[in-house]
Amino acid sequence: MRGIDRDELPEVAEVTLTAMIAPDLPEEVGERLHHFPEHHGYGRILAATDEHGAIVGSTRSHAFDMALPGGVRRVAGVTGVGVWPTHRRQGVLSALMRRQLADLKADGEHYAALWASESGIYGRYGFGLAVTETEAAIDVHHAALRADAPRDGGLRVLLERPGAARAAVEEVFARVARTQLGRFARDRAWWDRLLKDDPAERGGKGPLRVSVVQGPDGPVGYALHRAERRWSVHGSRSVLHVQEAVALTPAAHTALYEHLFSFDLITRVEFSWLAQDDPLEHLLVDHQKLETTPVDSLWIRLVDMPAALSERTYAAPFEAVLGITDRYAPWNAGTWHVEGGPDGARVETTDAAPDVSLDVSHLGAAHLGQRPLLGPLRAGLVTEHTPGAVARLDTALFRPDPAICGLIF
Ligand SMILES: CC(=O)SCCNC(=O)CCNC(=O)[C@H](O)C(C)(C)COP(=O)(O)OP(=O)(O)OC[C@H]1O[C@@H](n2cnc3c(N)ncnc32)[C@H](O)[C@@H]1OP(=O)(O)O
Repeated sequence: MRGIDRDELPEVAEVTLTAMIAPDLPEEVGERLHHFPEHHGYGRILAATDEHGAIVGSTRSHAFDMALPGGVRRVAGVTGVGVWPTHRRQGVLSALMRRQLADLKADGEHYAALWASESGIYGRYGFGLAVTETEAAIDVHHAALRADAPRDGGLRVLLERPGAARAAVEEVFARVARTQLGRFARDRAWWDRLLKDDPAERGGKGPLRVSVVQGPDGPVGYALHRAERRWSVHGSRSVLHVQEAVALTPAAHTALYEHLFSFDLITRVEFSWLAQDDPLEHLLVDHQKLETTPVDSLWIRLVDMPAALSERTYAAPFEAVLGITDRYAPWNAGTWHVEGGPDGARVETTDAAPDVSLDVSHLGAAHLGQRPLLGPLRAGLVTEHTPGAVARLDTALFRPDPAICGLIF
């Protein structure tokens, strides 16, 4: 396991692109290959080599500022995980994960997060599925919003190209990135990447457009979308694919959605990522017509469990002794006394008998307050020694606002 230098990136990409069944060779990806490392450095990329020195596996991480319960925190966004097909199931990924977690701990990082290609991989490494988002679609003929939806005549919607809308989009997003759990702040490199609209990456859809909701004092919402032209003998069946819809006020939500449902020739609007509490469902006259599918989003890993628990805030005061197992970050394993409340928690090792025994992955899953420990308790994966202890923990961990990341990294 070792770091890489700039010249080795194509060799790493040969492994990761092949692993992810990508349609391109590294040399065909061009400048995109180096985009994030050039902005953020090559230091967070790890490679595994075989006995001949060939790179056979890799992992890397972004350094994010992510909104978590308790505030915006540094989070390692793990990505680019892949192992060369002939070297699989020989422990390469396990070795990479062990090393990556140790590096993150040494660098003082408390959390890691990722989007998983398969849900069977990361639990063993101490990650837990923490966020579920919603994929949604609606036939525009059933997309009328309620008569009492808040409408503000002072708002207008502009339809623009990404370049023209960029300042407004960045301004609006910066507001939600600080407050909406699971969002991470996007720097220049992220916006360059997201708004680039490379024709090679449109996947058969049209160019990226941005709808911006303007209020008297500036932008209050936006949506990033692409139209996909589809014709049949019965006329247009074209689809508007909404990659992201963000609004800062109820009236901005109404204006944005009514606009997205108003394009002639578009018969269906599909949303890639909505938070589970997105206002759309409430605004529709006939919400049953909104086809929704829950989709796995962020997996969270408490890299430094005591630090992560102590800087989280809780919905209610609680006290518990937790018996933690952690195969890949052994510094977290042991018995911990946790006493917390709305201002944070004190976390100390103890010799007391645990109230609850659990793997660190379950704490990661519960950390954003969306997936209670009651689920793994009922499945027999978490053990409760003191009756009611898990319910008290769940009450303390609860968050009323479901998280959304909204962007696969
Ligand atoms: C955040 C991201 O980047 S997500 C992208 C992840 N990458 C991919 O999906 C690309 C395709 N897959 C791969 O490249 C590889 O199969 C990897 C990276 C998933 C696994 O690499 P390997 O080196 O084979 O894993 P390794 O040998 O260390 O396996 C460790 C354990 O995980 C298990 N495992 C590995 N891959 C999978 C899988 N896809 N599904 C379920 N279990 C798996 C192994 O059986 C083994 O189990 P054990 O600990 O009980 O013995």
